[in-house]
Amino acid sequence: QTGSAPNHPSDSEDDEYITNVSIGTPAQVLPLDFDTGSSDLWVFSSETPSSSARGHTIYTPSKSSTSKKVSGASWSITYGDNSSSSGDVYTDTVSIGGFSVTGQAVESATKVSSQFVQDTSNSGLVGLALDSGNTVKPTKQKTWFSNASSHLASPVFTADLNHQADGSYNFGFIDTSLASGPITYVPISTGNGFWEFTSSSYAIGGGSSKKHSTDGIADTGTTLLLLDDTIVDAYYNQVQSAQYDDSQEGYTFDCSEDLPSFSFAVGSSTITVPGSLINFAPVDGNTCFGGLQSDDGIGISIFGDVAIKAALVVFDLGNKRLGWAQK
Ligand SMILES: CC(C)C[C@H](NC(=O)C[C@H](O)[C@H](CC1CCCCC1)NC(=O)CC[C@H](O)[C@H](Cc1ccccc1)NC(=O)OC(C)(C)C)C(=O)O
Repeated sequence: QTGSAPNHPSDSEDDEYITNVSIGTPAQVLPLDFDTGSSDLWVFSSETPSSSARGHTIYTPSKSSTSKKVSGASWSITYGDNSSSSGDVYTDTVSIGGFSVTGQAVESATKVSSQFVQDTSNSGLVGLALDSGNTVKPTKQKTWFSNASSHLASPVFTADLNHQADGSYNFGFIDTSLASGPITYVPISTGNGFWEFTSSSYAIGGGSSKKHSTDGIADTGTTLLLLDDTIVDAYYNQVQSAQYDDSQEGYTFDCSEDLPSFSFAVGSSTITVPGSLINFAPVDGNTCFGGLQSDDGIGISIFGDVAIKAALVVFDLGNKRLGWAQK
């Protein structure tokens, strides 16, 4: 069995990618943000204060004949951008791209931070990182993909995200026609609960490859490509109008400047992010904000949507490896 669901950018900046998910019986369809950087499936619900839920689609467990409350269970999560949410837990049938998982933990939000209230493009998240990152207490719950994997044709899913266009999340199969180049696989380290891998070098534009070991995660829930300062400074050194803008907390440049591409090693191959994807968004007038920014020494680098948009990414749980193919 397999599943295939379309995704689309949440806004004109590709800030997030949204996929419709069916929960309960009869199906309640919610637009959710698939996040390979976290491990909780949580939704706005009938238990979310109505002032917070305004503009969001909600899940109402009492309207689903297959919902069951997980007694005594709770969850609470804080993300890298300091947004947060918390609540209690149900199980219900969750279908994505035509594939159904019964008894999936659906975490119902009784509290959401202001970022979530304001971001009406999503009604919650589908965490697709490793099960160890799940925040439910006293008993951790499994991700949708973890529950699905033993029933899928193959324990893999792929992310195909595109700039201002539809893409797909495919489960149980790899559609190699989505890529222009071969898939190169690298092993993941599972200790932190992420799809974490090491990239051994990078190159800027047509320049020579520079040795630099990057320990990073493939994260569909992070908008930008966040790397070590040395790499980021070297990149914007090649952008004549670039400057670090304290108010924007990142590098900005003249929107009309042609940006060099950025390549990173995946095993013995490289993935090249075109300069056009690094020209992320206008901030004011003719100044634009870069899609490559510093990982602020958070101790790990993040290959977010700006990098994933350049590739077909294979999340292979069976073999504990990540695959990257140029698009
Ligand atoms: C709890 C842990 C187990 C896992 C947890 N994981 C993460 O924090 C990474 C994870 O991918 C989270 C998932 C996101 C949380 C906020 C909502 C959207 C999903 N990523 C994050 O926390 C990173 C935040 C994203 O990059 C935001 C997303 C966004 C976009 C538009 C509007 C609002 C929010 N983009 C964003 O800020 O884009 C700009 C810079 C262009 C404005 C952690 O590491 O702490």
